[in-house]
Amino acid sequence: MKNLLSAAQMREADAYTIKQQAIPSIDLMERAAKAFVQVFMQEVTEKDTSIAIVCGPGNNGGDGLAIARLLAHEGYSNCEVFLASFSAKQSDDYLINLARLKEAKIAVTPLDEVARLRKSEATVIVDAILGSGLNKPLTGDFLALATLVSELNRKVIAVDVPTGFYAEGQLSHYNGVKAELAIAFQQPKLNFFFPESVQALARFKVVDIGLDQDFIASQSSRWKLTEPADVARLLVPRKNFSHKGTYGHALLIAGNETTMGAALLAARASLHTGAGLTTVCLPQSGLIALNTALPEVMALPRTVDLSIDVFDQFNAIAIGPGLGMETENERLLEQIIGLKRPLVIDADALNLLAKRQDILAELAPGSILTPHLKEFDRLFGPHENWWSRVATASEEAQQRKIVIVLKNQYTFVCLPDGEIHINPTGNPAMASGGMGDVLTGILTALLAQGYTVADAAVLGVYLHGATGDELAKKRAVVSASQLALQIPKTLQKILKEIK
Ligand SMILES: NC(=O)C1=CN([C@@H]2O[C@H](COP(=O)(O)OP(=O)(O)OC[C@H]3O[C@@H](n4cnc5c(N)ncnc54)[C@H](OP(=O)(O)O)[C@@H]3O)[C@@H](O)[C@H]2O)[C@@H](O)CC1
Ligand SMILES: Nc1ncnc2c1ncn2[C@@H]1O[C@H](COP(=O)(O)OP(=O)(O)O)[C@@H](O)[C@H]1O
Repeated sequence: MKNLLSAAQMREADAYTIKQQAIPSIDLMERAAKAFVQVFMQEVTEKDTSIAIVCGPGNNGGDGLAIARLLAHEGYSNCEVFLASFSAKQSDDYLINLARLKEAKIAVTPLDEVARLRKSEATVIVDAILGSGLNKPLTGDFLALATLVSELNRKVIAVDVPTGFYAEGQLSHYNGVKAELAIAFQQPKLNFFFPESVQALARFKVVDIGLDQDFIASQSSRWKLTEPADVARLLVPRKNFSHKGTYGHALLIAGNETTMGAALLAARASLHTGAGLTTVCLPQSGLIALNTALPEVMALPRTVDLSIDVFDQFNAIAIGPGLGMETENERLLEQIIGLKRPLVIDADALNLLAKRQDILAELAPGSILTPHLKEFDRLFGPHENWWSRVATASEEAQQRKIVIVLKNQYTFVCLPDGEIHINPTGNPAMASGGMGDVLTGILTALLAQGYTVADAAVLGVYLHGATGDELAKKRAVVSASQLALQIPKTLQKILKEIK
């Protein structure tokens, strides 16, 4: 898994690499500019595209100047370079690259007035005004320029980060450049994974600029990005001579009169994620649907005289999808939490816990909560932004010794040891009802098979998103049923990669 570093740690990685590899900073800048240009050429394929490269006074601007020279070298014949030289202080590497540009006889236009940019007919703007050196809010000429770049409504490609975008920390009242794409150096910025980043960029790509990997891995950071190699390492292939008993028995306490589908979806996901046996504890009225739709799955009718002793036989228990908020379900939840066993808690079970904080306090360590934004805020109070929501999730996970899977496009898996694993898979085609029920089924099946709680959470969330990504290659909308059916193919794909 990738150790995601803060901007300050990245500066240290930068300095360490310069020293360790005996590479001057100007050469590192050249590497960064070359890596940017490689991706830029895939994005802007027509060499006669009219391009404006707007460069600030620091190293981000220095990158911009190097990019202008390299684009000219690649045959991009219609580039204009604008210098946003509002500040007297220019970085050394900026000045070297300015001299190199002049040597290459490429003209530059100082933006003594921001409005000069308005006359440019460029269809693509490269934003190299300010990068990760941003250390105060945009004001004055920088703000006017950032506003103009966004208002011109061209395709904006930002170098490293859009001007005005903080790599980490709360993203409130964003007033910087709105980019279509940010081509970031070495690692994605933490804030790319937060929904508020939508104000600043539509998408991002990351290019490797060869910073010292060992140094990056050795830095202490609670932020991790799950990578395909992690999943391949975690996933255990099925064994010779194994049988259904080898892969555990998953129980899903789910479904109600009008939300029986949630139980079926979770059960379908558990079945296809490989639980040896799956049982659904559902109202009697759901039996025909279950037996018809999923003949492999067993039923435990949820009647008033259901004895709590029966739960002993299951290796993993989830409660919540489509459960309903009735008093008898609240009572059942209380009884199950009273067993002091780790549980997967989703949907209505989370909503019941929101009003019964006394039972929430009794939740066994090693449990997994899977809230979406609203469920999370009902449980732990309202949050004004995602940065503070994730901070609360991590604190709660540590204090309660549980895992909190805070769901979104990029789901945050908060572990009891304080690590926060960001999941990179998943896409908007998956934004439809029942998707969370499928995730609950996946997690429960992995726990039943013996994965540790942390591994099940990281692996399950990744699998869910990766399956959605595969399906989204051929369809604009992915349904929860389709996703559940497709899980074995994702598993197979990962297992093939291990061989
Ligand atoms: N390893 C890497 O990641 C590599 C990074 N590289 C590149 O370096 C970039 C970072 O460059 P950088 O440190 O020179 O800062 P940059 O963003 O150009 O800003 C310049 C100066 O502006 C100032 N300033 C700040 N906020 C301001 C504001 N609101 N309004 C006005 N001024 C403001 C502030 O100076 P101050 O005012 O504090 O003196 C700041 O120092 C990075 O994004 C990437 O493109 C690659 O070349 C190589 C490898
Ligand atoms: N835009 C998106 N990108 C990636 N994943 C998404 C997106 N929208 C929803 N999902 C995923 O789908 C699931 C939705 O969960 P939830 O809201 O609980 O669904 P439901 O209650 O309908 O079952 C989460 O795992 C979430 O990460």
